[in-house]
Amino acid sequence: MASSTDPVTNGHHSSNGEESRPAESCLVSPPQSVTSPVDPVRPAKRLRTATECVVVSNPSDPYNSSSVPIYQTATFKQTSATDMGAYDYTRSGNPTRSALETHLEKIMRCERAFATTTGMSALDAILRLARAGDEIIAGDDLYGGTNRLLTHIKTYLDITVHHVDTTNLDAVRASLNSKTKFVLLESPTNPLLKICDIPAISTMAHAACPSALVIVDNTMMSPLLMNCLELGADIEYHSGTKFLSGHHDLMAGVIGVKDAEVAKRVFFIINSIGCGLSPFDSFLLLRGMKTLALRIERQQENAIKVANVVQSLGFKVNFPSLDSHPQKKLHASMAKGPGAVLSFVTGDVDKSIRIVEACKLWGISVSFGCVNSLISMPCHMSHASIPAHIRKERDLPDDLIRLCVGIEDSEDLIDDLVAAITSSNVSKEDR
Ligand SMILES: Cc1ncc(COP(=O)(O)O)c(C=O)c1O
Ligand SMILES: N[C@@H](CCSC[C@H](N)C(=O)O)C(=O)O
Repeated sequence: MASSTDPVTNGHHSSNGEESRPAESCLVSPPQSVTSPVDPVRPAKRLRTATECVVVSNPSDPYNSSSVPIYQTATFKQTSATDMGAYDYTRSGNPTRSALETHLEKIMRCERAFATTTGMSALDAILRLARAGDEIIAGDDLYGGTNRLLTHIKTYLDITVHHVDTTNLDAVRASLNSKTKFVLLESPTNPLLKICDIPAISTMAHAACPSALVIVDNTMMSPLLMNCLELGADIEYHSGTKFLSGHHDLMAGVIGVKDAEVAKRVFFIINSIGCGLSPFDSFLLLRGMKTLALRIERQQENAIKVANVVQSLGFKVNFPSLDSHPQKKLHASMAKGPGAVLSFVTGDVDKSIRIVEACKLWGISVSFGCVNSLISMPCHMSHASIPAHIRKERDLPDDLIRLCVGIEDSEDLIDDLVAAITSSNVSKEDR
């Protein structure tokens, strides 16, 4: 068992919580277990991500359980007063969460992965790597909650945040300097589905400031469609509430880190603030991820059909598989598909409201990535926390409708949407 006096080499954490890698403990497969002799279930060759999602390694389970058990415990008994063992307290580490994190490391192909309570707490933990005087470059089209957290940081901490059009390399270049700590990207962006050149921005950022970290919110793509670390980013994170879990029955965040030293600091922060994912939610997320490939395949196929139909009705549709998308080629060079979220404008806020409210199958709801199809108006819902004048400055249209496509039969989805669009041509008074 690990000794608390030698935490870095043996144990999962010291009393000041500096290191987290558990030694060979129950449920935690050793790194690179693909080739490990201790895990006879796993073949030696590198597997494709869709296969990795299903193969959850659990080599040390005493009963060979097929699914990872839920260690629903806050504390772990120690064998002595001075030896913490692999786990002592669930905030610092828990075997169910470790199994999930080990699984995520394979899927995200990163040095270390962490699971947190929400996507926002994942971003919060990452942003705490910054210190007073640092600068952050972020997009001007980004999730409303991300904008809110960045606004808090720039208002109350001595950290400068530049919101720029991250699809424009010159705009990013102009903001880079020796104080740049993070370049924070979404690609595709939420909700306008704009695309950033992750490799070019990573190269530029590292050249301008070698200690700068490029962070990508990869929630829209999931690790199945895009690997941001392989594209040059340093940290990739997700709202696990979305595609990764897929059923809107849990909240989670996921962080994948490229560099071991940065990962140590991220673990320190997660342990210090206590935002690690609970054992039960870790179990649910592990279960949801097994069907990630199937879900994405079907959701994306449906989304492509829906995008084509909405465009054929004369609307301006934002979706990176469409020929009309200005960065279609760039997106295809980075990702394996367009995903399952699209947005379109109608030219009239009231008409948009009528469409949304006339849908019967598409649920009016925030969030995306769920097996059920959802429809929303970002300016009134997910992005309502961005002040109206800033939304206007950033060209976020009030009449924008966002569609998050699920796994239903595409014909039912299209029938429902087309009926809602047709009925929207009649104003409420004339009905
Ligand atoms: C792109 C994106 N990133 C991060 C988040 C935050 O995730 P969570 O709601 O799990 O905190 C959301 C939505 O909430 C999102 O849409
Ligand atoms: N009231 C919430 C809204 C959450 S939006 C969830 C999701 N990211 C989306 O884009 O739909 C808030 O203010 O955070």
